[in-house]
Amino acid sequence: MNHTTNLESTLGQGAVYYLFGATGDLAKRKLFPALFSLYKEGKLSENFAVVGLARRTRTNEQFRSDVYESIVEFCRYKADDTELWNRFAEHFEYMPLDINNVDAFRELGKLSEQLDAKFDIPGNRLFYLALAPELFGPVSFNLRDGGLLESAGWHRVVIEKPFGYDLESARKLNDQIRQVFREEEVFRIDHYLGKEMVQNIQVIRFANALFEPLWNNNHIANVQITLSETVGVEERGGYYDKSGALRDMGQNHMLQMLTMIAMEPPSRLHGEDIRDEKVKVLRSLRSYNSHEDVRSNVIRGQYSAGEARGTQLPGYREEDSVGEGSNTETYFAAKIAVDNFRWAGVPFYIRTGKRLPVKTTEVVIEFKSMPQNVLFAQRHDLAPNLLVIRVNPTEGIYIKVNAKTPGVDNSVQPVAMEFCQSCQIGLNTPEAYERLIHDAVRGDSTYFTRWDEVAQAWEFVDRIAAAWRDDSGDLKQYPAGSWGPKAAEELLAKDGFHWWPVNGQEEDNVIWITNNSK
Ligand SMILES: NC(=O)C1=CN([C@@H]2O[C@H](COP(=O)(O)OP(=O)(O)OC[C@H]3O[C@@H](n4cnc5c(N)ncnc54)[C@H](OP(=O)(O)O)[C@@H]3O)[C@@H](O)[C@H]2O)C=CC1
Ligand SMILES: O=C1O[C@H](COP(=O)(O)O)[C@@H](O)[C@H](O)[C@H]1O
Repeated sequence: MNHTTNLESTLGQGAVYYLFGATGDLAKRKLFPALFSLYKEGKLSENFAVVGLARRTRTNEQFRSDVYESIVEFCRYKADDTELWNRFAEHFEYMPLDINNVDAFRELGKLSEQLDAKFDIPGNRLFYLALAPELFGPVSFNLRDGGLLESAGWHRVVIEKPFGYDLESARKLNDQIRQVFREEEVFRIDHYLGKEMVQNIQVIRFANALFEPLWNNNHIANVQITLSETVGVEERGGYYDKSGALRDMGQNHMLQMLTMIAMEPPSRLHGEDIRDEKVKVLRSLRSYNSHEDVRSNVIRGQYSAGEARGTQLPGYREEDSVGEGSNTETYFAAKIAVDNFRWAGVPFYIRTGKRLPVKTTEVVIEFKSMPQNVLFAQRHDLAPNLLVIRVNPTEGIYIKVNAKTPGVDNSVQPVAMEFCQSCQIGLNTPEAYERLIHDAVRGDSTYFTRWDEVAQAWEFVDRIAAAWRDDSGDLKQYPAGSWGPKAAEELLAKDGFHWWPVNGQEEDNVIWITNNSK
């Protein structure tokens, strides 16, 4: 049997999904809608049950009504088909449970047996931990001690981020989880890996003769990854103030995207082969070896009061649950070197921030310029070719080339040729959580992070965090609604580059050829 058939047949057998943290924000906004979408698309068989778990008392009816409301509000499909909704809802149960009470887990074991019998499930169990990280260890121990791992089928645990606060805490967390689950049973979520265009990076790279031969330091001048957000910290000030942009976005989403761009072609498209290649990239990242090194290569900022789209916005330090004199960064930009033969000499610039002017995630591959002293370059200021991968919210790619301006004066103009995937496919693109839950049930961990990746990423990030901890003098304020500290522009200017405009701020002189009819 081949790999795919194996995975699909696992899916067909069904499973019980245990949603720890079922009364929380993530369950409401992402997990219930993802399950409904999978059901509507026929990707869950009828052999499944979902048990919602949290301390709060809810009846099954109340819980189902919570799920219904979440789907109506957040799902790309609406629960407007009564028959479908009723069938779906029958699979949902709620049980009040405190993670620290092992007896409650024994009760859960009894409920699980009833559900296995009712839905003809062969003991497969998926434990989704939508919980604060300090509960990951206790819940794992009680799943084991409460007998939940003794059923006949497979057992898998899906773990939300943040996976630790630094390498040391991540290691402790991992040790606890691994006392109970084997590595192949642990699915560490990085929802960026579930995004359509992040997964598409491999296809763009490895399925195009146009790009693959050029994907190296002979042809690429630099790579830029931008993950900008317009939102502030919203209701998550308590969490964010301890985390900051570096841990919240840098250690996970940004480094993961960097590995997808920089990795060598895997020998096979199997999860382990892909993750082997990704971890090699993380090992090749040049560590900052002094505080001075961090200062010259990493810029951090914090938003102050400002204005966006006519609305006055408070500064970070005025947000709920944020310390008055907090030095937590809400923005960072870094220049990263990947020290291997493919990438030596090619800077990777990454930046992320809250309260920036647009919400967008984009990867720009800037190709080396044409020789400046021959042919057209003698008479024209030729722009470099770009390949831009738009991840979010617009999904698609464009390439920017130089072409003759139509007419008689022989001038040259940049032309951007865009395939806007989301304009064409629109809302039908599955949400990241939908894909990732689907993959976890199929036992496919390709788009989940393996422990060695997580550890390596923490090792890189910890050096930055250590420099920042010892000296906050370089924290720059930037007005909410602006593009962050000026120093982030200078970071590229020193190397003769600049940040390319991202979604919504395209340059005037470019001719667009696009399938986006808007
Ligand atoms: N919300 C989001 O958008 C994102 C969240 N995450 C991560 O997902 C996880 C959950 O986040 P979120 O849903 O926002 O958090 P919430 O605070 O909204 O929910 C936490 C959940 O945990 C339950 N809980 C807390 N203590 C216990 C306990 N002792 N026993 C049983 N249940 C308990 C709470 O229910 P009750 O009080 O009823 O017990 C609640 O259902 C976190 O690790 C977070 O970092 C990651 C990315 C995005
Ligand atoms: O993990 C996180 O991601 C979100 C951004 O995700 P996106 O899919 O909306 O781009 C970010 O707002 C949040 O702070 C962070 O924890």
